[in-house]
Amino acid sequence: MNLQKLISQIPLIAIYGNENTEINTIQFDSRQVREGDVFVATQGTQVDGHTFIEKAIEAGAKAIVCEKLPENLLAHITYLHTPDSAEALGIMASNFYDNPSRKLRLVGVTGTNGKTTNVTLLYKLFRGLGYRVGMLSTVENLINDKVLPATHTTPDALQLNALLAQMVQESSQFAFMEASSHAIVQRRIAGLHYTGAVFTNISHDHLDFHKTFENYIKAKKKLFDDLPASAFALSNFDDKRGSIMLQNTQARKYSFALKYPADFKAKILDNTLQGLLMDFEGTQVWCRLIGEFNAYNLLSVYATAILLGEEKERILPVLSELYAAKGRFEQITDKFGRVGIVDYAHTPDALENVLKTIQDLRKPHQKVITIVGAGGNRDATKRPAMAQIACKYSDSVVLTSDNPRFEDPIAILADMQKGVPITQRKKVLVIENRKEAITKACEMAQNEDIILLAGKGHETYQEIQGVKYEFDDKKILTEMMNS
Ligand SMILES: CC(=O)N[C@H]1[C@@H](OP(=O)(O)OP(=O)(O)OC[C@H]2O[C@@H](n3ccc(=O)[nH]c3=O)[C@H](O)[C@@H]2O)O[C@H](CO)[C@@H](O)[C@@H]1O[C@H](C)C(=O)N[C@@H](C)C(=O)N[C@H](CCC(=O)O)C(=O)O
Ligand SMILES: Nc1ncnc2c1ncn2[C@@H]1O[C@H](COP(=O)(O)OP(=O)(O)OP(=O)(O)O)[C@@H](O)[C@H]1O
Ligand SMILES: N[C@H](CCC[C@H](N)C(=O)O)C(=O)O
Ligand SMILES: [Mg+2]
Repeated sequence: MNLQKLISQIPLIAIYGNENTEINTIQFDSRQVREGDVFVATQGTQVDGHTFIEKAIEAGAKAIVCEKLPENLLAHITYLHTPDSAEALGIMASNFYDNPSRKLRLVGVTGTNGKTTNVTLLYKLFRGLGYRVGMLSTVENLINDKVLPATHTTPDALQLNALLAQMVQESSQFAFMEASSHAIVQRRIAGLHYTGAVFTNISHDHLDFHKTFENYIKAKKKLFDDLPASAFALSNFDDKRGSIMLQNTQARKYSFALKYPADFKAKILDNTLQGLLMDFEGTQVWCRLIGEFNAYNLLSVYATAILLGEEKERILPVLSELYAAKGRFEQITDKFGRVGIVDYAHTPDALENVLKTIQDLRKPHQKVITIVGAGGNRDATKRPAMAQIACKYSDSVVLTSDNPRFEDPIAILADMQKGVPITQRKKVLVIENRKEAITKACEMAQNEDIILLAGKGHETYQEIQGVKYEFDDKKILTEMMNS
């Protein structure tokens, strides 16, 4: 591809060397560079990509995109000096794949919780309505029912645009993607053309990366700030920060809410462990998802479909048939009538929502046993908060490991225990090994009791010291409940 075409629209300070040259492909990792590539040096969280410019040239890079120019510029190399390499990378990735997001109706969903649920429901809804559709999510990427594995909630700019290009090639009309706050800040999504964006909610998470809650809010807001005037911006107005998201956008602004006034409203008529009976603007619909938090997800999905031009009469029958995404409030029952629930609640807010739902919907004699951990090398402030919430809404709690990564699992558990009120200590067990923790909870559970296994949802591994060991919460809980 011609370099001049590739760099169209990127922020530039200056160009040194020949920009009218053919390049092979784009790389942001020097270890992947081959003859004729352009290497984009970005400031990372671990290392500064600029320190690998020389290595990239040795490996054959003929052009370099960077924020800091090397001292000695080589005559046969083209240097593109940019104020923002990550932004440049996103735009170049989009150009490289011929701007696939412009050939799709692309909707981005952001928020602390509910992104995967929203994009999964949107994907299934639009498939059910007869369209060809793509989806990018934490659980998996899908193109017209073909499953492609996902490594991130939002892939890096090159993979992201390659996937969108594949969707275009396979004649998809719609694409629904999660926009994580990391991806927004790291500009993985720069250069994308959105038809619409959705805000689900915001609560404490990822402060290891964003440092302050204000920065985290700003990260989510940037998705809306950057929308074109042709797009729609849909926000949850029951969330305290819902209106902030829409403050500076040029897009058409819409709100949804169950409680406050909003453009799209719905009511919960009945809330049970089998599903929700909801009223969408005068029409009653039975839905298979559980809990008030899912009523929000169903409402935002409904509103998004309307904003994409679908009719209520076509949307609601399909919506009513949909199940939750993998590992989101998945229920298992055994011969004793005990209920196991596997859920991906890995933030204090999500855990509180799920446990409140269980408390509201359980029968008085059903005890609640919660098994929960907190991830290593992730926001440590959520650890005591999650333990405290688990205690508040459960009869017994088993604290255990959830992807300790490079941290000491015992130290993570000690952080969690700091959140256990003295008066509640008696109901808490600490069992580091997750399988043993599940076994113990199953031993404790009496007839019809409820076991909530939180935090890992669809994940099929336990990540310890950089190694992902096979571990499937649903499989193990099912085995233990039936043994
Ligand atoms: C913290 C974070 O987001 N890290 C992501 C980031 O890596 P980084 O900034 O740490 O990279 P780095 O190691 O410092 O390297 C900087 C640059 O030098 C380059 N390099 C490095 C070494 C070398 O020899 N040569 C070289 O050129 C690297 O390729 C990189 O371009 O950019 C990488 C490439 O895109 C990502 O793979 C990586 O995701 C890591 C693995 C990760 O775990 N990310 C999580 C936290 C994440 O992104 N999660 C969100 C979801 C969060 C949510 O729940 O909302 C997601 O979207 O998945
Ligand atoms: N609208 C919501 N409000 C609050 N909590 C929710 C909502 N939807 C889902 N949850 C809770 O959050 C958990 C994660 O849901 P989901 O996977 O849809 O979120 P996510 O935003 O994609 O998470 P991630 O940031 O890890 O990608 C669920 O298992 C449930 O406990
Ligand atoms: N996308 C989230 C997922 C967390 C899931 C939980 N199981 C953990 O490992 O902390 C993250 O990467 O922070
Ligand atoms: Mg997700």
